[in-house]
Amino acid sequence: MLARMTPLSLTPTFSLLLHRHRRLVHRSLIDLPFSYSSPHCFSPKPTSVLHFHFLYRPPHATTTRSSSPSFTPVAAAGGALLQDAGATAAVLAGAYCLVLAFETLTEREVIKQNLSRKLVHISSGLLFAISWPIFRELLRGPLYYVLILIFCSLVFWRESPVGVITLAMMCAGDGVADIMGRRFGSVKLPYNQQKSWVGSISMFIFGFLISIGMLYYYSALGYFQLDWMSAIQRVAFVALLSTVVESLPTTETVDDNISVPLTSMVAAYLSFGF
Ligand SMILES: C/C(=C\COP(=O)(O)O)CCC[C@H](C)CCC[C@H](C)CCCC(C)C
Ligand SMILES: Nc1ccn([C@@H]2O[C@H](COP(=O)(O)OP(=O)(O)O)[C@@H](O)[C@H]2O)c(=O)n1
Repeated sequence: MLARMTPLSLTPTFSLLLHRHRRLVHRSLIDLPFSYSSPHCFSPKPTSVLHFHFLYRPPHATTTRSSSPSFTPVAAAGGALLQDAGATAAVLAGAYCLVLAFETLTEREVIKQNLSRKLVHISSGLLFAISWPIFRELLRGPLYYVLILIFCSLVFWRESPVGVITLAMMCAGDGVADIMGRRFGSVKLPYNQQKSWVGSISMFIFGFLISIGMLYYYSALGYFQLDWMSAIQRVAFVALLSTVVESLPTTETVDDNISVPLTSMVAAYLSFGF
């Protein structure tokens, strides 16, 4: 499968470039789990965005274009790769020049650190926004996934069971449903021929178990205390509701990475409170 780059796939690399600049201006960073300074952040080489091809979900085999005699999937993928690779290279080069320019100006004391930081504040986001038209497509699934991670970090940071349960359901539950369903899901759900009993049962079991594991981890660290008998029942309720929502037929506009975590969030909030 060939790579497709989107503005989203550039974000981590761009962040790394900004990190160079931010080290210089000595300002504290937002305490997100995927902060600029995280050792677990993305690859340090700008070219490594080419390795993010796992983010691309291949289109369904039946497309109208494929009926054209001059169209071959390999040629289409090659053209697409060239366009996105060119766009990626252009944005990375622009980002690198931008950060380097402000770093140099600050080092040479042409402008002050605070002004430099604000100029990067203004120009980096605008450069990113200006680049959107040169890409072909926004990968919505990964984008929603990252937005939910950010939302849970901001709203349910560590001391609420809601955030960790939501993420356990979206990441482990929904993810394992796909793997198990594709592998063993020959018996489909009566109301959705795209999904299977094995997928949905796996989602329930893994979503439930990983949620319990996460709750145990956070309670062992002292972030919250739980009455385990009641917590297990509540998590089972959240897992069941999320599994049912995940199993429903979806449309282009309703993505599992939104519907599942929103359901889990509301159910967990109603069960556990904030
Ligand atoms: C492919 C992804 C979601 C979409 O799935 P699908 O339902 O459409 O099949 C996952 C996208 C992952 C994302 C690009 C990267 C997330 C990075 C993460 C926040 C970093 C965690 C750092 C940690 C400390 C290791
Ligand atoms: N409950 C489920 C969920 C997914 N699956 C399998 O996983 C595949 C992808 O599921 P999906 O459409 O939810 O994929 P994403 O939108 O999560 O990427 C389906 O086509 C099924 O083969 C399943 O069998 N049962």
